[in-house]
Amino acid sequence: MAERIALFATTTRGTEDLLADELKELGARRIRQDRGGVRFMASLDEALKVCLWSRIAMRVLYPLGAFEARGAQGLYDAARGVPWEEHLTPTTTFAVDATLKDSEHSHSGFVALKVKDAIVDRMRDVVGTRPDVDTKNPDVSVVAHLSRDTLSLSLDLCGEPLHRRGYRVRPTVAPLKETLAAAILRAARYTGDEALVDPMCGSGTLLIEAGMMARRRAPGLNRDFAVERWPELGARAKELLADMRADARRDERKVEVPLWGFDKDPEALDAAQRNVRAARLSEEITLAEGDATKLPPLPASSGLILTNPPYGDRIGTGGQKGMKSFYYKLGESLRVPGWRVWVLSGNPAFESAFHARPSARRDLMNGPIDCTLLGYRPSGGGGEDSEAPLGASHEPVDVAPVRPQHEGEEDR
Ligand SMILES: C[S@@+](CC[C@H](N)C(=O)[O-])C[C@H]1O[C@@H](n2cnc3c(N)ncnc32)[C@H](O)[C@@H]1O
Repeated sequence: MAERIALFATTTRGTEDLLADELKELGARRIRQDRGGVRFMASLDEALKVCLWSRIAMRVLYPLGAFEARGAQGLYDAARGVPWEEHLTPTTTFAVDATLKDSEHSHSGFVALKVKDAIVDRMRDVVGTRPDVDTKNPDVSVVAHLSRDTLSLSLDLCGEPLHRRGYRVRPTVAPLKETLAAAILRAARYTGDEALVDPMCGSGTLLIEAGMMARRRAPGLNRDFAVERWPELGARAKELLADMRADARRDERKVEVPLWGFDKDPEALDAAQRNVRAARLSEEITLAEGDATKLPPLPASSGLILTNPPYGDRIGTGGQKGMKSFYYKLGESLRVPGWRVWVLSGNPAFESAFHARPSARRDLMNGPIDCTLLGYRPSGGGGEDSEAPLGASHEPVDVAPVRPQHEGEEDR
């Protein structure tokens, strides 16, 4: 790998600017936002730092090139033209992960198979033996993306996507991806130095990500990365990462702020408790059964209430009518003087029912669901102007109660 290489880190759509900021902090250069990711240049140790420390990136890819690939034969020929012998040996295992966009082929599995055949045939011709495929834990993960007739091929430095931090031992009905939770915290300007309450915490993702930020813990500390098994770079990468992990462990710090979570579902709470324990944050995070529409007194005079309420379609709550009434009650409960409120909502009814105007707004994708992240300034006396508008969002407006919507009232 050359001194400084071109890489592409992927992220959830709508969070590219947040990832770009984070990458800048991690030492990346020549950062360029793209759809669904960020291009940047980094040396090997900078790239490894991104793998270990990025909270937002899903994958870190080393692009090998983009090639014209018409039809099944074109696909095979394009993939066969790549010098795979520079990246694989007969004893390295590999796997191909493929995605498609506007393609004549209907199955990503077909694309993966063609690329895999091309790699095997080329290795047999050039090296004399073929490497084995291991779909579970390959040494080298090849990422293929076919958009119309263009095949992009990359190697994934991470292997398992970076949202796999290793703490999710028990999922719930609609958990946030760990990387998306971290992006939301960053959008809300959470730094780990402020009290945080998630009144509908589900499996605890927002709290755990906040806890890791507050401890200054590297999100990738308890996992390994595929690049450590790459034939040429693996030994050097392992050595560099061993030092980075030791430094990260040494530099963790005590959490000085309360992190509280509630959920009304005992099963969700049980999942959160198990995940929090797996993340070694039981001392830092307090969980209790509770109803978000009847919040108890909060543990500080100011802080951040951050939550991801049910959208209605994934968690049954009595249809749209019931949801509006629920959001209205939530709006009353979460307006705690001195506390700013940020909500990720996938239900457009949320904003009108919440009866306060947001000072910040961002559209983003939560998996396949179009969501909006809304930020509200603190209500009451402590109303410091802490929320500036986000990225491409609109001008800030003051939080002012708007006409409350009553149960069953339709949007006009
Ligand atoms: C979309 S999920 C939150 C997922 C969570 N962010 C995670 O990553 O796992 C919404 C959660 O709200 C909880 N919930 C619904 N109504 C509630 C209420 N009135 N009070 C407290 N929790 C509630 C549900 O039990 C569910 O766990």
